[in-house]
Amino acid sequence: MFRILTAGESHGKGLMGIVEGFPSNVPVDREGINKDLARRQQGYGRGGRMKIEKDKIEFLSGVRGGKTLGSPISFFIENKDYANWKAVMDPDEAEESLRKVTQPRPGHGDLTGALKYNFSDIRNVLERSSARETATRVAIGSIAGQLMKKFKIEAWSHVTAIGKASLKKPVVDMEKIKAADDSPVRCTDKSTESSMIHCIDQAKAEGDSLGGIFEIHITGVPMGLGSYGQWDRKLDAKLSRALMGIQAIKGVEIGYGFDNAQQEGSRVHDEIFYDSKKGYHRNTNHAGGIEGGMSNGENIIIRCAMKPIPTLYKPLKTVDIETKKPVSATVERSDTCAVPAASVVGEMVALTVIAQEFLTKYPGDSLEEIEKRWKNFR
Ligand SMILES: Cc1cc2nc3c(=O)[nH]c(=O)nc-3n(C[C@H](O)[C@H](O)[C@H](O)COP(=O)(O)O)c2cc1C
Ligand SMILES: C=C(O[C@@H]1CC(C(=O)O)=C[C@@H](OP(=O)(O)O)[C@H]1O)C(=O)O
Repeated sequence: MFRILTAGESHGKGLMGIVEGFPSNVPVDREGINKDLARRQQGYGRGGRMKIEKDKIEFLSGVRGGKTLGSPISFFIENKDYANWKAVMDPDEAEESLRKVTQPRPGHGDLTGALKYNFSDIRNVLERSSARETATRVAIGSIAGQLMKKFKIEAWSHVTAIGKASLKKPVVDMEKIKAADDSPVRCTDKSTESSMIHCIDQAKAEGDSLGGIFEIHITGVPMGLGSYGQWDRKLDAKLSRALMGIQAIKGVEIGYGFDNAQQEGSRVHDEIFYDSKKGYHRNTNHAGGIEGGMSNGENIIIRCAMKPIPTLYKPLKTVDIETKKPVSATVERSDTCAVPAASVVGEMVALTVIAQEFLTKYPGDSLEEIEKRWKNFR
């Protein structure tokens, strides 16, 4: 099992991540990680910041000659925008009075964060509550994903709804889902894709913002990750906690969770079959690959709901924390919709949890030791 920590402010020098307890001798493909970082930066509806940043990972420790050492992996991702924010963000020299933020945005962490940590400048809150941090979690998930790929486990995602534009039918064809990378909104269906783009354009023109839903499919997960034995060892509980930890994610559904709740049991539960080639298997997957807090060998399917972006160019009413007078909320440069980006983050966060659980079931200090355990079990 490995632990992860992230650090960094949105307009500070950069972001950092630490992965502790990761096994040794795992080949690390730096360009593969950079590719995932670039995937997170794409998506129709993002604001100007993504034109400035070109996220790239720089390892500081724990990797040598392209392989992990088993020691803590630490890495840095530069914020190119720091060059424009140095006067405001320099750890030693920043002048707090410069561009002080006092008008909290409804929906962001601004007001509660400023009161909780006793700040007169909301910048001290928004810099860390910003989803810029998700770049580090993508890098970590990409490292975890490279290990999981050795055991044929992969995660893919696609966007099923943006605002009111949504797919009418569930998509289970993995080839279609994999191709979502080629869509500007990560949608598998061309007609829904154009409705989504239209909704984003409309919201942008009106100074408004949008949320939506994305779906993650994890393939190749062996039976038995997680446990029914204790509430906090359940795989669905661990996945939903981690996914809820992504900024603006307000709902996590395993399988067809909410839809299942409105059906009879006979239509919901996935019947069990056996044959010598496939072993135990199901012909349906309404449960989304998890029963009793354990992976059951089917694909894991998770859906996440993202709320609309809080920063609005047509700002909502708020109260200035200095004057206590009614004002319009601060408008920092902002995305109109970031559901496609969040869907890549979701993939990587889910892969991180799956890798942690995989290493709980097949532990080992080195890749070779894990492979031996895995083969013995098989
Ligand atoms: C990829 C991504 C990009 C985001 N971009 C913005 C943005 O440009 N402006 C904004 O106000 N919120 C943005 N958010 C959402 C805020 O970070 C989030 O709503 C805020 O931190 C409050 O936390 P909460 O929504 O989890 O309660 C983004 C979220 C994600 C996942
Ligand atoms: C920087 C990223 O997303 C940011 C997330 C974010 C927020 O409030 O969460 C606000 C915006 O920041 P800025 O005002 O600097 O443009 C987004 O661009 C990123 O995803 O890398």
